[in-house]
Amino acid sequence: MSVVTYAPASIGNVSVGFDVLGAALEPISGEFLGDRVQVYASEHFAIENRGRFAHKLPVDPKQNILFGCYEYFIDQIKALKLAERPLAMILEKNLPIGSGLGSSACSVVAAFEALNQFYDAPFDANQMLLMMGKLEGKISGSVHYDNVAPCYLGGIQLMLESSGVISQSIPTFDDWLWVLAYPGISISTAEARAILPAQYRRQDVLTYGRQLGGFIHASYTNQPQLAASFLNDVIAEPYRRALIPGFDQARHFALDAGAIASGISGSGPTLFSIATDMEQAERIADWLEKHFVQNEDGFCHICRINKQGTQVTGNQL
Ligand SMILES: Nc1ncnc2c1ncn2[C@@H]1O[C@H](COP(=O)(O)OP(=O)(O)OP(=O)(O)O)[C@@H](O)[C@H]1O
Ligand SMILES: N[C@@H](CCO)C(=O)O
Repeated sequence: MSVVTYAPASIGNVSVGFDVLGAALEPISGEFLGDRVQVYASEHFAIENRGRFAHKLPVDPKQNILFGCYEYFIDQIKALKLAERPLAMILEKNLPIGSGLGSSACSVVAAFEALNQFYDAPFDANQMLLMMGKLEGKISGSVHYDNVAPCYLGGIQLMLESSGVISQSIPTFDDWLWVLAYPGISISTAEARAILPAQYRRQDVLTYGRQLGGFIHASYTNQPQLAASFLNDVIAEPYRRALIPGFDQARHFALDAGAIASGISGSGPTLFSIATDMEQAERIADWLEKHFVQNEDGFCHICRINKQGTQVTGNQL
């Protein structure tokens, strides 16, 4: 028995919903932008790392978040009194760590889905999300679902965390092209959270509520221009932009070139910009590639919303 899962990159916050809005993305080129995990039957437990960013993972396998997923999952299996199945795991680490693309969430989601499939799916989507949120919280210091939920379920997800519902999807604008530019440097989510104020001014709280409400309303009433006009961040971006070299210039370029919105993806340093046609998207991606990307780890991708979320892609990596 062996199973391989693929989990897509995601944008946390989407500017307007700090910790409560997240979008799953896929390059229009058809390339993979996300992690893959294989779980297979083996008498000896091991975690093997592969992929473009494998060398950035902690050397000690017990520090790999996959190990935390495995331990936690097996505890839940024992709690259900199911027989344990000896296994080993392979992580294909395709997302850069500390990129703002939901890299740890991606590994967590791909790992839990592969483990669940390996065990013939004893856990439902809600139970899975709770487990994923717990593991993601261990790394960033607080439980937030805005990467794990879109990564697992696809689409743009709104965190509800009420009446037993963690997250539900909202309508998306299918012709929006999301230009993702990762400069190649790393920002720790925990540190990017630590610099945020503990309290906010009344004026910012009112703006935040109006903008989030406005974006959700415009999404449900199919008003793309109105929706994009709300994509401004008054919670995190004013404090985090200083952590990202060239952020202001890059955002200005994207908006001048016609992007209808541009902001920090998750806790950064990735910048996302929304274009409405391919020529515009390519112009923005070209400029960012030349002026915002700082080293060979960086990249630009023109993406659309990934609707499927995490999927089983076969049984061998
Ligand atoms: N499989 C893994 N994927 C990503 N990070 C991992 C993994 N295993 C362990 N880590 C560690 O977890 C920490 C992840 O930090 P952080 O939350 O800032 O990054 P991230 O989730 O990759 O960022 P982002 O959500 O902004 O893309 C790093 O210290 C990294 O070494
Ligand atoms: N909502 C989280 C996402 C982290 O990727 C934050 O901005 O801290």
